Amino acid sequence: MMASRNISRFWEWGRKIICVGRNYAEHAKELKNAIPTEPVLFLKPPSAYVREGSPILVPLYSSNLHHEVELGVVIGKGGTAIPQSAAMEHVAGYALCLDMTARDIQDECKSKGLPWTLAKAFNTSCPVSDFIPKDRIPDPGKVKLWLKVNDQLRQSGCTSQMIFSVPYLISYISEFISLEEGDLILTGTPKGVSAVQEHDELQAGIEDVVTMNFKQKSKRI
Ligand SMILES: O=C([O-])CC(=O)C(=O)O
Ligand SMILES: [Mg+2]
Repeated sequence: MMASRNISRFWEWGRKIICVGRNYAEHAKELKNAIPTEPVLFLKPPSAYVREGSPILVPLYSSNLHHEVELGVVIGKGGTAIPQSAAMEHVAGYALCLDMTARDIQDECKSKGLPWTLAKAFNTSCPVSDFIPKDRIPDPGKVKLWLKVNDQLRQSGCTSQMIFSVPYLISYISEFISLEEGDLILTGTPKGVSAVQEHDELQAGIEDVVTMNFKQKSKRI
């Protein structure tokens, strides 16, 4: 008999990961992108998840792998065309996430007008923290995120800087892509993205809530 599913292990459910790009003006600027007037969306498959204790792998085809620390929103109740006013009823909780990005491949895809799949969706491109129950974060618009590489602070930001809020994103996404229980929304990264090398140690946190540690492994995908 199948064990009952537990939302606190949502990464095992095989549900989709919907990512929002360029949701912080300062990050859009650092990569010389225009400030979006609508959310920029892309997807990662569930095979992108990796948990603490397992390494983040470096794709063989990339020589410029970047970290992007992001707040993840775990969907607890599915829906289509969810109004903003009801959006928070669909949230089960949160997770701290990294949107690992092969920046050189993304740049190439951008210049050719091609999709970002191999830049964003490879195995281990979505390191994820323990599940954070909804009541641990009373306001997803006031979450302080940080990321260090080898003990040096690289990213520090607050979700108050997001262009599109969590309720807006849930409403916007669900108009076109129905949300299901166990889905994860990555809400975009603040400024400070930069390259990581093999053997680097990544530490990230949500102030007063969670921290997580990952290592880059020399074994390439
Ligand atoms: O690759 C990018 O810059 C888009 C993105 O994921 C983000 O802004 O978080
Ligand atoms: Mg991102």
